[in-house]
Amino acid sequence: MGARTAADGGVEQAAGHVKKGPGRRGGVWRSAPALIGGALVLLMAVLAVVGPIIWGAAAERIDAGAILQGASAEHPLGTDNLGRDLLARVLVAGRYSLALALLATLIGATVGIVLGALPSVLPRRGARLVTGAVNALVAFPGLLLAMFTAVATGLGARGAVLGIGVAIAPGFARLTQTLAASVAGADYVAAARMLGVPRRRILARHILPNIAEPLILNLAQSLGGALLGLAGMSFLGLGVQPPDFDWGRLLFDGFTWIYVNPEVALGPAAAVALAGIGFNLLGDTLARAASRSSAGQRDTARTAPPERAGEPDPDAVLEVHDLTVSFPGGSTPVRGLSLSIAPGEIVGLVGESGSGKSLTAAAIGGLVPYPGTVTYGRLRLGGADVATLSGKELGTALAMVFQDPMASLNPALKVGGQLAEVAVVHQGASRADARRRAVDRLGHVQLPEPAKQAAQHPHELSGGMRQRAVIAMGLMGTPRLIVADEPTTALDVTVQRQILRLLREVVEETGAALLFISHDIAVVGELCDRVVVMYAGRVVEELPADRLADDAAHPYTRALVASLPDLDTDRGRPLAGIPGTQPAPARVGAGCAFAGRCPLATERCRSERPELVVHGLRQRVACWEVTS
Ligand SMILES: Nc1ncnc2c1ncn2[C@@H]1O[C@H](COP(=O)(O)OP(=O)(O)OP(=O)(O)O)[C@@H](O)[C@H]1O
Repeated sequence: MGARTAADGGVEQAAGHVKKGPGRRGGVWRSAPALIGGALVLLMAVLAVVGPIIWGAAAERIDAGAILQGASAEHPLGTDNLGRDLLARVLVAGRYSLALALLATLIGATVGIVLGALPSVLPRRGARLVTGAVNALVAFPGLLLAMFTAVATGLGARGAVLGIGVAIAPGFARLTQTLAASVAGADYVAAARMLGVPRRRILARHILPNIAEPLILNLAQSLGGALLGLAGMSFLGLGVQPPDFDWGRLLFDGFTWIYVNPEVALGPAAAVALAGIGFNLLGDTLARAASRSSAGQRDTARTAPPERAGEPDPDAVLEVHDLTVSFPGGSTPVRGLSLSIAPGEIVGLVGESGSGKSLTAAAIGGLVPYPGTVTYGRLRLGGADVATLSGKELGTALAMVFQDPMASLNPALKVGGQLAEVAVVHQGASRADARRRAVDRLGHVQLPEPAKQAAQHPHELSGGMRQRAVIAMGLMGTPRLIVADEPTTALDVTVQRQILRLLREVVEETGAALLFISHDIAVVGELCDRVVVMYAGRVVEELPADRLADDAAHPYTRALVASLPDLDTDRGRPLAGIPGTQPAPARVGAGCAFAGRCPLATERCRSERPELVVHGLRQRVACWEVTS
């Protein structure tokens, strides 16, 4: 997870999603550019199908008595040097022009995607070579590249199509490289690499499916460019050759007589312009619709009607019921998670890496990255459905503190300025008041000489000071809930202790609740009032933190507790570990996800999933062996 605070752009982003309703998404397709683009492309498609059938004969009919005539009722766009009707020829040329553009786009896209994907599968040296070549090609003017290729491969339609394909390819390659690089950083790709999955398979299964959508969108936009490029090539005499003709060729033929009969150039020029505009408008609309729908996937979840399973708890600060986060390809890292936190309560969410803790936090803050989908029965902050909260309300009520404080702060801005911005944006405070509050908040988190630190850039502060500044940023509002996702992992042990103490003090002073996410059960046991244990996307146990050592009931919780050293631990022996690994989010079966590693597992555990049920006082457990 990237590190950011709810007070910064992350919340603005989340807020944007809340505001965009399904009605507005439909609006993209009802906008004037979408309607015009759609109508033009539809017209071109119909023309391509019926044009040659209806006007084919008229376009070829030679009339020695009507050579080079101007516009008339019989020939609205005039005639050419063989007396052929130019309007008919323009209408017939649509099919050839569009077919060539489609072919050139497909060639460009295929070559570009292969070039863009190669660095992901090649050894480092080869990858560098391909990337360098793509960079050089991107810097080269497209039309020149097309002309060189066309001349080298032979004049005519084939050369022009190859030329335009080659000119389009570097753009696709660059886009593929950029998209692949962003996906390559995802945890699931890292996990696949660590498991030794071959590079080609990672590319085909993990990378390409996740970048397909923007590539397809680029395809639609490139079609308009290819059409214009091909017309340009034919106009220069490098493209389609007689007796074939496309719109560019008609322009080329008409150009000689343009000073005598200007209308001879009008028809093909208008056709090229209208088709180009149509494809570009449609491509833009598709891109806008896709970006809305990616936000909308989260909207859908956020606006889902509350499922009335169990009554809402009016006293809870945070209520999560049946939260699910999934990604395309059948990966569901969070599965039906329920959790509630009372005011002033510190709840620890613990579990080993990959159990879905960070995604749970991200879902609460509306920060699940695209293309993740979040659904829930209930997700309420301070009694209100988060979907109904404005960006300002969410940013004020929720503070998020992430692992890396450096990534939460903009390195180019002074610390005080960043904090002040939160008050200006969220509370409408004046600059002077916001700065005063920023210094006050920095003092509140015990940053020495807060006025001086406010004037520093983040890199001038130590790691611990930066994390204090991030917590102070969360306190610029009046948070009812602080979500801290591994806030001390990047800090040394002494500073860790200070930050944990600070978080507890902040909770005591402000009455805010704290959801503290960690894989360290020792820290959680020490800091928290209650512990929620996650395994493979589900809560498997919930119990008071002070009962962890004695009352932990789920075999997984017990194994986590047993792995902690205590005073009696024999230091000469390795720490007790939990054999095996957690199943990947896409591979969780029907039964208990822990069954494969559980010493107590029975056939029932492997086939039937135990629900989280009340067990003893203030404890809930999901385990057949414990509860039946
Ligand atoms: N953007 C994403 N796309 C697809 N899968 C993802 C994405 N982000 C996380 N996951 C997968 O979801 C699972 C849970 O991830 P999450 O980051 O919530 O785990 P975690 O419990 O916080 O682990 P850690 O302690 O290592 O941060 C992991 O298997 C991860 O690979």
